[in-house]
Amino acid sequence: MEIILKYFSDFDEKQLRQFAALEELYKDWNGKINVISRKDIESLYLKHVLHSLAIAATIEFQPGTSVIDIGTGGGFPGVPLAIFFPEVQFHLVDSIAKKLKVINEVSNAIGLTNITTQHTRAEEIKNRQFDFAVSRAVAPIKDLWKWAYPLIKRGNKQELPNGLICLKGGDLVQEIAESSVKPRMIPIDEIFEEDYFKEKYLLHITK
Ligand SMILES: C[S@@+](CC[C@H](N)C(=O)[O-])C[C@H]1O[C@@H](n2cnc3c(N)ncnc32)[C@H](O)[C@@H]1O
Repeated sequence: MEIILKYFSDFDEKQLRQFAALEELYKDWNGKINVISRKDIESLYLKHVLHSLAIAATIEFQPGTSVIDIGTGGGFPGVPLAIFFPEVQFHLVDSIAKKLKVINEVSNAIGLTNITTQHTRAEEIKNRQFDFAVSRAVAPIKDLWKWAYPLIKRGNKQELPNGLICLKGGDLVQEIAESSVKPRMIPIDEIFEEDYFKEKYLLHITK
């Protein structure tokens, strides 16, 4: 938890309680339904919570903004972002229903009211749009963009125009070349100094 406070300090009591409660809740639920690798659960705050908050360090979602998290798994980046931005509405979707159970249990336990979940493949969602899509470790950029594009409204409510923000690692040159988009790429190790973030990037693709 200290690792979060190293970079972000502007939390109220409720948010601090919510972040602090994540460790025990995820350890407990991960024992029943595996959503985080056993070895990573010990570094929950670094590898999952802080990594998710790279998005919060890059964009300040305005109150009333709507965000879909595509392939949220156990709730990353959606759950940490929902704690960080209590006035933003998050819709977390995954194609595996049992993972959403973990999210529903965790968010009920900490009193998160700005999260909804849906068991679906992203490409099957029709007639719904959001200001932003976020995603971590789900699919190649070309697929993610194909799924996210119809789900994003055109617009510009915040400093960054509406679009897809995804967290990705490794050599992305090939992946970008195979897609039709030119993302803005931010190295996360320029935001957070921990070695874990080397070769990890935040990509923003504008609609
Ligand atoms: C490697 S996990 C990452 C989970 C989470 N985003 C994280 O970073 O911890 C990828 C997740 O994407 C989900 N997924 C893959 N393709 C999907 C699709 N087309 N629509 C919705 N979810 C999808 C999988 O079920 C899985 O939970």
